[in-house]
Amino acid sequence: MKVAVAGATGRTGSESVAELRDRDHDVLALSRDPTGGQRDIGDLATVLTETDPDALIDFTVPEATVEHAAVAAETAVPLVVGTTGFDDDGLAALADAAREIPVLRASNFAKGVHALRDIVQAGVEALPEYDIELTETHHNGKRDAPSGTALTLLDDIDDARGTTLDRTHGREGEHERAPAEVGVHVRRAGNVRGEHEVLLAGNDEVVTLTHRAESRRVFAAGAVDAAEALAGRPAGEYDFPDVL
Ligand SMILES: NC(=O)C1=CN([C@@H]2O[C@H](COP(=O)(O)OP(=O)(O)OC[C@H]3O[C@@H](n4cnc5c(N)ncnc54)[C@H](O)[C@@H]3O)[C@@H](O)[C@H]2O)C=CC1
Ligand SMILES: O=C(O)C1=N[C@H](C(=O)O)C[C@H](O)C1
Repeated sequence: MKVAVAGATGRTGSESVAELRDRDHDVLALSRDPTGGQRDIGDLATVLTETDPDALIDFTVPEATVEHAAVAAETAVPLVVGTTGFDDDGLAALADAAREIPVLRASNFAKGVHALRDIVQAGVEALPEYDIELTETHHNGKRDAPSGTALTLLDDIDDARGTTLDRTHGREGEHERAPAEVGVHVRRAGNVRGEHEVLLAGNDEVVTLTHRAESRRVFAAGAVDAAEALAGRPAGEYDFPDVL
């Protein structure tokens, strides 16, 4: 396959380029500041029209991904979105693009996180009275908080509980814990690749469910899996489990 990568010089985009090359794909590395080996993403429509890639993988920033999605839709290039931190307008823009092309968006492309999602839902269903606290930890350069994965897990927890829990972001001062709340805690430190913990506590016991990424290559591998699976699919919105 020929696969373009937006954000090719970034932490995760660069790993995606490496993973694609390891799989002997033809890689089109796109960057705002090409330094040798990348093409300028500045005129993405021309680049995608000229090169006609089988897919575009995007690990950039929400405002850029939204622009890239519109261009991918215009040029009929399937889109894999790893970027997180979208607002409702951004998600709507991706949905618009998905009317024209297949768009696969996942807050986390690590296969272990999708196993964690299943395990968390089973734990929450099995322990309906237990208190739930979620903690995510990432590197000190991460822009968005809570992480996209944390928001995904919180939605999973709501689904498993059959209600929308009140999300308490951090705690300070006097704070009685309400029964229908979930604590959300964010840590930013060092070069932590990504760790998510869901704690379930009650009945004199604690259950802790944790995923820790040891390398960004795990995200890149999942994104490339997604690009390989997306080719040839009809237009629409896809999630990573759809292609696992
Ligand atoms: N879904 C998943 O599995 C994963 C998602 N992510 C998400 O991917 C995004 C990127 O994360 P990192 O790689 O750590 O970021 P980074 O800051 O290392 O890389 C971002 C890249 O985007 C480029 N960029 C920034 N603004 C741009 C613009 N306006 N137009 C074009 N390119 C632009 C930068 O030049 C850079 O190459 C974040 O939203 C992060 O949450 C990160 C890892 C895994
Ligand atoms: O910014 C990161 O690094 C990551 N972001 C994603 C998120 O926001 O959940 C996925 C992964 O945890 C790494």
